[in-house]
Amino acid sequence: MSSHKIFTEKRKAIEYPARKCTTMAELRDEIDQLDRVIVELLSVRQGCMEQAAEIKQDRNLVRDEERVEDVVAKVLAHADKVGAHPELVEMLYRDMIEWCINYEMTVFDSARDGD
Ligand SMILES: C=C(O[C@@H]1C=C(C(=O)O)C=C[C@H]1O)C(=O)O
Repeated sequence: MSSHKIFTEKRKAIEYPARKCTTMAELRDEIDQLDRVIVELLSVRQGCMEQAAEIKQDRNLVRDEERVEDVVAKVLAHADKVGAHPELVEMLYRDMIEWCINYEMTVFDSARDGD
């Protein structure tokens, strides 16, 4: 995994709220830039799952329901603070965490294959 910093192609910082656009082409360019940053952040989060699979020494610890609820509660509190819709955030997070748990399980098993 290569180490890198996240940046946008056309500017250093992401504008918040999004730049006001007057055409769909401009707006889609804005959305495309945000998507690239989101995907990079997902990649960083995915890397954390690889570390978790290494740190955890018991397969039963891969799924930690208490931590799942803690993550969801924290992101919902943050969503409320910044004006993100709670339904969007909760749905995406629950789906993403489920994917992450399965991924972590796969990494956990493949790292210990044949043990
Ligand atoms: C990374 C962890 O493993 C799993 C993945 C989580 C996540 O995607 O945030 C949360 C809980 C765990 O079941 C963890 O335990 O923190």
